[in-house]
Amino acid sequence: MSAYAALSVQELHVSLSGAAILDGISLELMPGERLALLGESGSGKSMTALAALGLLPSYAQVAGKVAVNGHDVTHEPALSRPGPARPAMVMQDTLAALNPLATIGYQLIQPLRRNGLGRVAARVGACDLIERVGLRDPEQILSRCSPQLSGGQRQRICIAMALACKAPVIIADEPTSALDVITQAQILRLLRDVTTAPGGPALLFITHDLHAAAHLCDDALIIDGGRVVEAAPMQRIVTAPQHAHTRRLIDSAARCGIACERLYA
Ligand SMILES: Nc1ncnc2c1ncn2[C@@H]1O[C@H](COP(=O)(O)OP(=O)(O)OP(=O)(O)O)[C@@H](O)[C@H]1O
Repeated sequence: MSAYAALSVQELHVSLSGAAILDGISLELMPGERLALLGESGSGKSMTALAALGLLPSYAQVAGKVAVNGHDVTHEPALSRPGPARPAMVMQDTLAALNPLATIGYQLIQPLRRNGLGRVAARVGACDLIERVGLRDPEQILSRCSPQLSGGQRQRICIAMALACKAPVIIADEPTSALDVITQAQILRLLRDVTTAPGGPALLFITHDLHAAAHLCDDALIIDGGRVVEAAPMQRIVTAPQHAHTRRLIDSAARCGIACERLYA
């Protein structure tokens, strides 16, 4: 296991056009760990993800530290980072995440070639990845373009691409919100499986869905107004929330009929 945190964020402050957006966010994820980042709309979840990915607007004022896999990348935009310091992103909108005009094969084989595999080995590797994310008939999938796949199949391909890139950490921003409940459960299980596998990436799981977070993650960070208000094991967040804001999140999930504490009963 790497001695470095897959993702370490320390006292991160981000301002945009003079407005404070993140106010001292800290988190640490070791390889294979799964952390849920929870908070209301506008609390700063996506901004935290963009900082980790190196995708903040160029005019953002940034203080604090972001390190990926031991590399200090606080002021490094995504494309100037070395490969091992690039998190992978799994988004809600898989049609936007994948190039609709290139085959899945092209998009999956490229990162494997960049990681040093020859043409044939990369194709075999792409087929292996497609099977690993639970899709059948890999050759046929390789020949298709993203609009020819279902939403669940596309999300599996996005996870396969994260694995192809050997990303140390996957940042998943509401990855299951656009899917039906059965496919949601399958994708959550897949994210659990790929992060649990030996040498698997860490996962920063950004969501409003407390139930999904409780199923998938070991720990949770609750943010409000760009600040961490509570950080604790997921079980404690659900069964004994300390902060008023966390209690509100749990209560509103309960009002929607989602009794997360049953998961830990
Ligand atoms: N480009 C921008 N310029 C100025 N403010 C921005 C910009 N993008 C986002 N914000 C503000 O930053 C704050 C945090 O936004 P962020 O997108 O991180 O929230 P979020 O928790 O991800 O919300 P949601 O769950 O709705 O996606 C919000 O107040 C938002 O209005």
